Amino acid sequence: MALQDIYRTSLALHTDLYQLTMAYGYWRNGMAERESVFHLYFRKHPFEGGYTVAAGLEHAVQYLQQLTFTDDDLLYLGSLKGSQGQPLFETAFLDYLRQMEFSCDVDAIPEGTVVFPSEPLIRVRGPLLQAQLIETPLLNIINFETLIATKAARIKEAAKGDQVIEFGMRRAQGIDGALSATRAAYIGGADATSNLLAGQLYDIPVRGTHAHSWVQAFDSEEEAFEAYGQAFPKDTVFLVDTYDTVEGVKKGIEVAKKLQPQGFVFGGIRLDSGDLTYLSQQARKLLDEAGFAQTSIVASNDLDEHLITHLKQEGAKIDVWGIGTKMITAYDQPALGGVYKLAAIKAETGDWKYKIKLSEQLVKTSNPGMLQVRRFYNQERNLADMIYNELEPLPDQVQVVHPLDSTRRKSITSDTAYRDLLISVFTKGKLVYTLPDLQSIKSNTKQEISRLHESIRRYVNPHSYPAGLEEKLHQHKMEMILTLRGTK
Ligand SMILES: Nc1ncnc2c1ncn2[C@@H]1O[C@H](COP(=O)(O)OP(=O)(O)OP(=O)(O)O)[C@@H](O)[C@H]1O
Ligand SMILES: O=P(O)(O)OC[C@H]1O[C@H](OP(=O)(O)OP(=O)(O)O)[C@H](O)[C@@H]1O
Ligand SMILES: O=C(O)c1cccnc1
Repeated sequence: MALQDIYRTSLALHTDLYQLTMAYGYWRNGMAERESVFHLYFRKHPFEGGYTVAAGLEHAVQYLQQLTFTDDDLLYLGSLKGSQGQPLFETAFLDYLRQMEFSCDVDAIPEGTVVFPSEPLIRVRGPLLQAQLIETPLLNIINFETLIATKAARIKEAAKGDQVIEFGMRRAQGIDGALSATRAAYIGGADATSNLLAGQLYDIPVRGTHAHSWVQAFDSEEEAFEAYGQAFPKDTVFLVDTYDTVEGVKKGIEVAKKLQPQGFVFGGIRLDSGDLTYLSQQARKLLDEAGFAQTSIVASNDLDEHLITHLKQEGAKIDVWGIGTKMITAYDQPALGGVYKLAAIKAETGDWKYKIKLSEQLVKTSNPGMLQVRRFYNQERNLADMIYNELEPLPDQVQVVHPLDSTRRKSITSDTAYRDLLISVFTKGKLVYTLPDLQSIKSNTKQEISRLHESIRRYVNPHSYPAGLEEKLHQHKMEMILTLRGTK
């Protein structure tokens, strides 16, 4: 299901005003059709982590496929006025937008791939006006979904094989903050969600327990459990902490024993407050003693990868993790700072002119060219990633230069296996990529993360994976920086 089907309207105006004012400017200057190359990338892993999981491409594709200005969109743009009351856009420009058909080449790294700073997740090549216009929505989609997929991957990693259920909708940032995030969380590692719309639209398994209000609605906890158990006799989970957790577990056990002759299956209990280590140990003991060794213990309450790790180290007996706020909002880092930068433009002569955006900080200076990412690997591991310029020939023996410290280099022998990560998604505006189904994206993530060394996956001071610039690209970038600073 496409985003437009959910919102039931065109998303062409889902962008910043300045994209349209620049578009108008390019059109007036005869630059609208100038061929250009832009890259979407981030500069730093979120959560102080050592890797990032790419996500959001499917929604980006859907947005691009339907990029047309409707009559209503154009009417609105035509109604916009400048400070002197003059129309912002002239009619001939609006007519240009009316007939505009998306005609860029788009290359992208598939969802579920692990990615590193400065690597283009999306590369757009095509008419300047179009390639510029799509900056904001692409960033809006990719930044958010990549962030949440990465958070979910970290949480799943901490859970060490236990089930993780995403419970975040109520604390998410608005409707799409729940829907897109649920899909991204599933890509990253969540096993199921409580979000029914996401279940319906994306075929994500849905799961849940019950709320405290269910227990409060009855005169006693026993009555509440019995009524729920009768309504759902298979795999029922009782929330046991409404009044007193240990007493709640005991009552759950009594009700389960009472309903057992009717074929009741005691699926689990959920703990949602208090000391989760102590209470899960107590609950496990009581359940085991009562013959419910198979009954799971679900825990929720503001959990994230760090708390899960602590609870496991403390010896908590938790089998299933219900994670809401901290996953769905990427609580400790609510935005990924991905950017979209112009890297090359064709001169009137037909030659490419490379472009960079300078910054005081090297990490913020963009990379020139039409970039591709080459991943070198052996049977077990990914070895290094190299960003290179596809418009220039590569030497036989390549060197990867650390993006921030050019004295750190890695030579790659010419027999090393590799694959290029950016693949063709649109050619001249035509979709040429078959969007993978969500299950294969999810298993891709798992496989990708398993190929990273543990030191890169840890939460505290992770090792940095060798990802850098191909030596000639690095040299070219340095020359451009020196020229632009007037020191060459
Ligand atoms: N053993 C533990 N070690 C570390 N953190 C824990 C442990 N047990 C629970 N926590 C976490 O501590 C935080 C506070 O939990 P606690 O239940 O004390 O407060 P609360 O959420 O205000 O409780 P309530 O829901 O009853 O108001 C939660 O994020 C919870 O996940
Ligand atoms: O803690 P999170 O990771 O954000 O997970 C979602 C939370 O939402 C629910 O609490 P809430 O108090 O809203 O309702 P409840 O009565 O179902 O507990 C649930 O019990 C979790 O604690
Ligand atoms: O099903 C649950 O237990 C649930 C759903 C949403 C939020 N918290 C818990």
